[in-house]
Order: sequence, then structure tokens, then C-alpha cells
Amino acid sequence: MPNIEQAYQFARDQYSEWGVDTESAIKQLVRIPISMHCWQGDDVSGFENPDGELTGGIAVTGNYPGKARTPDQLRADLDQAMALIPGAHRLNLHASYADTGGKRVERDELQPEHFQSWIDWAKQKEIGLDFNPTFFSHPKSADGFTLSHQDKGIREFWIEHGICCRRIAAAMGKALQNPCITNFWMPDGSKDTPIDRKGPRERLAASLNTIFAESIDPKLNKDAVECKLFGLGSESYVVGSHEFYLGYAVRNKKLLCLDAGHFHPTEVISDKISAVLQWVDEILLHVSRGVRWDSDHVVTFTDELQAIMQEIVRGGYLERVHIGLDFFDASINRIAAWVIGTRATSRALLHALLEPTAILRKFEAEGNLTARLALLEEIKNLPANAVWDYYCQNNDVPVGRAWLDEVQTYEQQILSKR
Ligand SMILES: C[C@H](O)[C@H](O)[C@@H](O)C(=O)CO
Ligand SMILES: [Mn+2]
Repeated sequence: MPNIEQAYQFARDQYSEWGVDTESAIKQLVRIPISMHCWQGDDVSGFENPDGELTGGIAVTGNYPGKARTPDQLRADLDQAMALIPGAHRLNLHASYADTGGKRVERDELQPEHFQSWIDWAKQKEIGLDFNPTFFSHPKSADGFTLSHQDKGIREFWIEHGICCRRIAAAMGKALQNPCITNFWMPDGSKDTPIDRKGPRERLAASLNTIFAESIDPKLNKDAVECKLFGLGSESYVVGSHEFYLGYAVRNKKLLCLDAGHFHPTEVISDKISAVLQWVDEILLHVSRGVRWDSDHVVTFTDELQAIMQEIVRGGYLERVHIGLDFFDASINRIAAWVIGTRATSRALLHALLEPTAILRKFEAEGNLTARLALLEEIKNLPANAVWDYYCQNNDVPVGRAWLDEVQTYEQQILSKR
């Protein structure tokens, strides 16, 4: 399309006047993977018990037809979504998505072989995999506690699950020659005011220490821990709070996972990135969008999304921050949800890479805060969209809203027949 080329040439010249090299921004962007979460494709159901209840204080609303019910269906949907998103990304899998051929395998008995079909798929697509033990939607987590449970037997079951998952993740990392990030999120907490806040936290720390006792080469697997402010049914107390995991990650050299929907409504993770990276080597992000009680709306091109990406790029943190997504919406086409959220995240990264940061930094250093604010407003009018369209075209994915036509065709031909 010649007008995309023309618009890009015009944009390239405009950015060059601000000292920004659009070609270099594009080259950087294509190398930044975004870890797409498998659970947007089936409302966090997984394949262990697809019609079972989703527990753990998370909820998916909506009943859009056509959700994936088998590993093959989920992979086909991911193939379709990934074909509409520029760049090479990753897949983030939960343990409850094991491909066991219909056989019931308990979570403390999961093995790498139960994820072989995912590994083969990722190898063929030349993408990396990330992983998560699943501590919810299971009878042994029914009262809201897992690794911090007061019952030793229940704790041991979940500890064994954590140990299995790290080995599975290491097998994925080895097979794909690409380190897997394994994120530990446990729903443990209580609806009403507990008397004992200390005991569960001591037990959670001890359980994690046992899980992480086996040393695994970081070239194969890196562990992350994820905090939360509250969940449905854990409104008064969450064992794994922010302070708990920040301390745990610092002391035990783990990655800290910051989920954008897991803090007070006026608290933003964009401000936390440079703070926690003073104390931990690497972090994982769960890019999400909190709306009132829900921490997991589909990511859109918000101010906070842009601020997160600006912080990563301005701080020179691209090697230390792993970008993952975490949202689930069953009220709209699930493939469209992936595409909207991942394209928005990638576009926000591009905007950050196109920022004339050197000029802004200079004004700030000189104390010229008037110029800093004025230029922050002016650069919002630079033609980043022309660079984005050009980037999409060069990566063989639809430009602009054309991707939606492809999702609608797939819905008619595939989803509507499920
Ligand atoms: C399904 C995920 O593990 C989950 O969303 C977790 O990361 C979370 O954010 C829970 O609120
Ligand atoms: Mn999360």
C-alpha cells in the first residue's frame, strides 16, 4: 500500500527533527516478546475439568460462544490471534492446560510429557513458553488456602505441585533453548478478619522455600512470585501481599511479578518498576486493566499502559522486565480480546521507543519544567500511528482495523461450529 509507505516517510522525517530514529525503534520493537496468556482463550477453564467452577477469587463474566475446549482448539485460536499481531511473542501456560489425552493426572503428578504437545507447537512456531502452577479450581484449595494451609497434608500436596511445575518449566526451557518464567500466584486469603495473620505467612514462606530448594539453571527456568491486594472471597486478608513477596523476592533472589490490577485503584505499577528494580534483578509484569473490583479487563491503550512502557524504555530495563499479559473477558470474541490487548501493549511499547527522551531529560535536568510539560503535550501529536501501520505491514499482519475482518471470518467458519 503506497500510502502507508508515504505516511511512514513523512513520519520518519518528523521524528528525525526530534532526534528520534524510527528505523531503530522498529528494530528494537520486533525483538521484544510479549507473553500471551493461554487462559484468555477459554475463560481460565483449563482441560482438567473444563466445566468445573473457577475458584481462587477470580471470575470471568460473559458467555460468548465458541470457546476452546481442547488443546488443539486452543492452539488453533492462538495461531489465529498471533497471525494478527506483529512481532514474535511467547505463550504463557497454566498447569491446568496439561494435554493428558483425556486421562486424569493429579496436579502433584504432572510431568513434562503432559506438556509435550505444547512444546512441539512452540518449537514449530519458534516461540518461548512461560509457565504457572495452578493453585485454584481444585478440591484441595476449596477453603481458600493452599501453600499456607494449616493442614500439613494439603500443604504437601501443593508443595509437590510447585516442585513438578518447576521441573516441567525447566524441560520447556531446555527443549526451546529459551528460559521459561514460572510465576507463582496462590489465592490464599480470607473473606473476613483473621485472628492469625502471622501463621499463614510463616507457612507460605516455608512452603516456597521447600519448592525452591532444588537449584535449577536460570538458563532453563526463572521463578517469579505475584502478590495481590484482595480477591473475591479474600477481601480482608491475602497471605501473599505486596510486602510479603517484595521481601521474599529480594531475600531469595526471585523475580517479582507486578500485576497492574493487583493494587489500590490509585496505585500504579508504572511507578513501582524503577523502585523494585533497585532491589531485584528482574521482574515479570502482568499487564492488565483493573476496573472497580475486577483486576483483569482487556488491556487497552490507556495512560497507564503508556506509562508502564515509558518506564521500561526510559529506564533501559528491556532486558530485566519480562512483559506478560493477564486478562480474561468472555463477553466478547476471545481471539479479538487477545488481539486488542496484545496490539495495544505492542503499540504502547512503540510509542515509548519513539519518545524524544533525550530532549525531555535535558529540560528536566535544567529545571525547565515548563518546556518539559509543553513538549510532553506536543509529542502526543507526532505521527506514531504511521510508524505502527508500517510496522504491521512489514510484519505481514493486517493494518488498522482490517484484523477484525479476519477474526469475524474465523468466528463464522470455526468458532460458530463448536
Ligand atoms: C490465572 C492467573 O494465574 C491469575 O490471573 C493470576 O496471575 C492473577 O492475577 C490472579 O488475580
Ligand atoms: Mn496476574
